[in-house]
Amino acid sequence: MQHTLDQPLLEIDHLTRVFLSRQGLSVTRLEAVDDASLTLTAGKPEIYALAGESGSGKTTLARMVLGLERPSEGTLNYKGRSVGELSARDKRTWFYKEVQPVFQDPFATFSPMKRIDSYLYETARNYQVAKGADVDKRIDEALRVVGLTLAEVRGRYPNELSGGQAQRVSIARALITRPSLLVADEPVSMLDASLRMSILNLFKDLRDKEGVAVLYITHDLATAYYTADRIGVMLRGWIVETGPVERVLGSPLHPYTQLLKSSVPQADPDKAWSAEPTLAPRPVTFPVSGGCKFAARCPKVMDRCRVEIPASYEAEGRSVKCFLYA
Ligand SMILES: Nc1ncnc2c1ncn2[C@@H]1O[C@H](COP(=O)(O)OP(=O)(O)OP(=O)(O)O)[C@@H](O)[C@H]1O
Repeated sequence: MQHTLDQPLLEIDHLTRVFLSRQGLSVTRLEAVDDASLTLTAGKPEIYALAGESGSGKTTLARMVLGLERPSEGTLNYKGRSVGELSARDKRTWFYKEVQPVFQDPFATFSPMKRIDSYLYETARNYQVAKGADVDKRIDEALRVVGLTLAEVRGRYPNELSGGQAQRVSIARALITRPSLLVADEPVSMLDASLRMSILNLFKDLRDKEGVAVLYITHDLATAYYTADRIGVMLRGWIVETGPVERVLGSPLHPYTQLLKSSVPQADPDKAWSAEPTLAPRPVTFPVSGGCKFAARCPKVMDRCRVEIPASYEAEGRSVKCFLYA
């Protein structure tokens, strides 16, 4: 495919996804993702964490990146091509090899009635990654990247594996096509705290040794801090603050990120594991106004915040959607 290194791997520009729901005679409009922008460069693979409370739009954004949901507005390009406009054939022969999902619960991904290696063979067959004996070789290679082998996994059923092993197999399945981008939606939230680190370290290895970029979707700031190079903090569809994770979580600028950080014991994974840190509880009410979505809860709210939508401003090495930095 025509792709040059100076072209971004993933380019999301003012992306919006609207859901309309009918209640009686009225139709309500929900911007699950609202004017969100982020870019992953092609030259240097990175782990980008998309963090936010439940309902903030993380999964909807991930589903659009995976081509499973169509954007309502804005641009979503992968290696310079609009994902929404790819033909079914282009998706099958190119896009789905390049961009692979990793799901939250490996035991929900794999049927208990099917041998777990059958999923690996199915992926190898669907994407025609190899022929004959090379199929086993390719599957074994992918399993070795995650610390397993085909000999260990062959013939086994999901319930014969631990949660950590099952998630490794699910990551190996994603690697069979040699993707450039993994979209991992809460990939460690079902695992015991002790296993989380090993899977998160695996993502770092994939970035460093295999050149795979990862879009890491999480509600957990401590694992985002531990794993990611950059982070985007989502609030009701907006990305309110984005930049290097040490800056954004080390010294947050957006009042919402500041609130989130204060609700986490400390953004130090070694100390925070037992505390199971999560983001602040979902607000009970969140009045909709024409202005900033955080205005009703913001301790630094100004008059204009209630009527105008802030742009994203560059400040201290990150981008912040807040008038304080205009
Ligand atoms: N198909 C749909 N139809 C209508 N509304 C939807 C649909 N999918 C998502 N939503 C709504 O969009 C908003 C964002 O949902 P989304 O699942 O993207 O959030 P999230 O941050 O991933 O949350 P969670 O962590 O709970 O999965 C929610 O209010 C959700 O109810």
